[in-house]
Amino acid sequence: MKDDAMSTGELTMTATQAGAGAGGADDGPIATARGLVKVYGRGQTQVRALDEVDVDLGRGELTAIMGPSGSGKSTLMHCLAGLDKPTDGTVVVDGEVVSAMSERQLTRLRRTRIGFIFQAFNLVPTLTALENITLPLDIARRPVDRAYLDAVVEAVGLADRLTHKPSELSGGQQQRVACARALVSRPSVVFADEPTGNLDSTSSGEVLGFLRRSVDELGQSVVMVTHDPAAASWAHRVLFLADGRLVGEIVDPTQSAVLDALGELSARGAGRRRAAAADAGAKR
Ligand SMILES: Nc1ncnc2c1ncn2[C@@H]1O[C@H](COP(=O)(O)OP(=O)(O)OP(=O)(O)O)[C@@H](O)[C@H]1O
Repeated sequence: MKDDAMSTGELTMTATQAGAGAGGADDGPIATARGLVKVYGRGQTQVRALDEVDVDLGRGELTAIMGPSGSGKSTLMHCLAGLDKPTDGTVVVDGEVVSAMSERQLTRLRRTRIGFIFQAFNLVPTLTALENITLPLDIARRPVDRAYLDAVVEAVGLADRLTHKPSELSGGQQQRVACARALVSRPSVVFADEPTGNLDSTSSGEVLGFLRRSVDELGQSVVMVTHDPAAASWAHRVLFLADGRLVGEIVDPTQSAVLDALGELSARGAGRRRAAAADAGAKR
């Protein structure tokens, strides 16, 4: 564990830094962004949500994305996952150039190559836990790999809850069903947006433990946006965004190292806002 591993200043991460996953030809990062720009709106209301982001996300790693509110975390994840189109730059997921895809290709990519976990569990209330887990495969008319399903159900600790409806499960159990659903189709990468945002600390630990095991034991690659330093400490690597730029990372994070890094970012932001206010005052 490294308490002092926060790299400050602008970063350009390389494939060798990030690619700690499986061996052979699949040794490269699971997802990369180069020169990623996302601009919302125009004129005076224009927001540059992502400002030339270069990043490699490790294959077979759990990566957390953190940063102050409005720093561009969700925008980055949505652009990486093909949910949003970048204004400029390139996104590649598992060898496929996502940023060049048509809407139809993006729909296919999201259905077949990417798993999603959201803060709201988004389970179908009328289906059992098992039916919810296999739903993406059923919709895609793909066969269920029984052995892998069993491995996922075992890892998520839901074997005795499979016939229950979501309303008969705790929040943590529901989110574990959502995790199993994201994993059962063996996606190239799972994107999780605040997966523990609605959970108490015990349930959060169960979900994060599962996400980490899905990486360590099932070889999955997971990218998670979180505000919670405790959640981020489960990751192999934490990336920090500020004002749409990647400004630092911690490898093998501890909760206290993440807290320190967030404190530093917040102090930097306050300093910048003071300087901008003084600048604006001087011009008046
Ligand atoms: N659809 C949109 N239209 C206009 N501006 C947007 C849109 N989505 C995001 N933004 C703006 O882009 C910037 C980055 O937003 P984003 O949601 O990516 O930040 P975030 O770091 O995920 O924030 P939070 O932690 O509060 O969820 C913010 O200034 C936000 O207001």
